[in-house]
This record gives sequence, C-alpha cells and structure tokens, in this order.
Amino acid sequence: MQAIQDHYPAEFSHCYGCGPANPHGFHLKSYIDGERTHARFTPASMYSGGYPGNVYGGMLASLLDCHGTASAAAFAYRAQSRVMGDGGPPIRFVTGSLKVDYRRPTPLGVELLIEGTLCSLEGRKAVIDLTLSAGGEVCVTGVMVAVQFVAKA
Ligand SMILES: CCCCCCCCCCCCCC(=O)SCCNC(=O)CCNC(=O)[C@H](O)C(C)(C)COP(=O)(O)OP(=O)(O)OC[C@H]1O[C@@H](n2cnc3c(N)ncnc32)[C@H](O)[C@@H]1OP(=O)(O)O
Repeated sequence: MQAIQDHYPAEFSHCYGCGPANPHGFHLKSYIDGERTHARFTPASMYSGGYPGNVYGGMLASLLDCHGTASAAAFAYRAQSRVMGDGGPPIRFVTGSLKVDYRRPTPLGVELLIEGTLCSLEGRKAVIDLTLSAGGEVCVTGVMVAVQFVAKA
C-alpha cells in the first residue's frame, strides 16, 4: 500500500519529516483508512527529551506536523472524489498553525501511533485533529490548520 507522501511530486518531496527524497529525514509514512489517517514511527534514542526515556517534544510536534498535512491532502482528495496519483493537479497542504498539547510523557523505544481525523474542510483550509499514542495511551494531542498550497506564478 502506497503512503500519502509517496504521491508527493518530486519537487515537493524534500520535507525533513516526511519527504521520500530527503536522505537525512524521518521518512514518515501516512495512510488513510476510512475516516481516519494513521502513521507509525519509532524515534531513535538520540531524540531523547530532557529526562531519560522520554521523547523530545520537538520530535513529537514534527510527527504531528507532517502527518497533519498529509492527512489534509488525503481528505481533500476524497472530498473531490479523486484518487492520489490520478494524474490531475496535485493537492498539497502546508501548516498554517499547529497547536500541540503534551498530555503525558511519551516513552522512547516504543512504536508511536499518530492518527488524524478531519474536523472541517472549507475552501483552502482544513482543520485536522491529531493524536499520538504509545502502547495504547494518548500522550499528545494537536489541532492543525492546514492551508492548501498554491504555487505563485
Ligand atoms: C513551502 C512550500 C511547500 C509546498 C508543498 C508542500 C508539500 C507537503 C510537504 C509536507 C509539509 C510538512 C509540514 C510543513 O512543515 S509545512 C512548512 C511550514 N509551513 C509554512 O512554511 C507555511 C508558511 N505560511 C504560508 O505559506 C502562508 O501563510 C499560508 C499558505 C499558510 C497562508 O497564506 P495564503 O496567503 O496562501 O492564504 P490566505 O491568507 O489567503 O489564507 C487562506 C485560508 O487559510 C487561513 N489561514 C492561513 N494561515 C492561517 C493560520 N496560521 N492559522 C489559521 N488559519 C490560517 C486563512 O484565514 C484563510 O481561511 P479563510 O479566511 O478562507 O477561512
């Protein structure tokens, strides 16, 4: 199954968090399944937070960031009854705003599950609710306003 990011055009595939063409990045892979999107990621031990055994908050925010924009794209394709990679003009979103709530420490060394649901989609603006869980416990929640990217002429 191809990830949402695998459909990003080559010129937009360099994102540090999720760009397939960035050799140094995280290569986050997001998928849509029904009304929800999901991605899984296990941060390496170098992404430690301030105290041992927990993940650095910036890493957690970047996982929500990349998963949120991918989710917005997937939901927008669906709303237009389109399929990613259909040869039509690509629909891509950038982060306008991202609110992150760190609800409990996120353990290092376990696979994290990042999920997204569509809250609203109007015009170029998508609002995505995000959660990040470890071992079935929600550690981080977020709300993203993603704005559809329009190339300037
Ligand atoms: C950078 C190029 C990348 C492109 C490819 C991406 C591929 C993906 C790669 C993976 C990426 C990974 C993730 C990353 O790292 S993405 C990288 C981090 N994000 C950026 O660099 C984005 C920088 N900002 C901008 O480019 C512009 O400000 C944008 C495009 C966001 C809007 O400026 P623009 O002039 O185009 O739009 P508009 O002003 O007509 O507004 C349109 C609508 O949006 C609403 N709104 C706007 N801002 C906000 C806000 N902060 N909060 C709430 N709402 C906001 C606004 O009210 C309006 O709504 P409405 O009044 O109609 O209801």
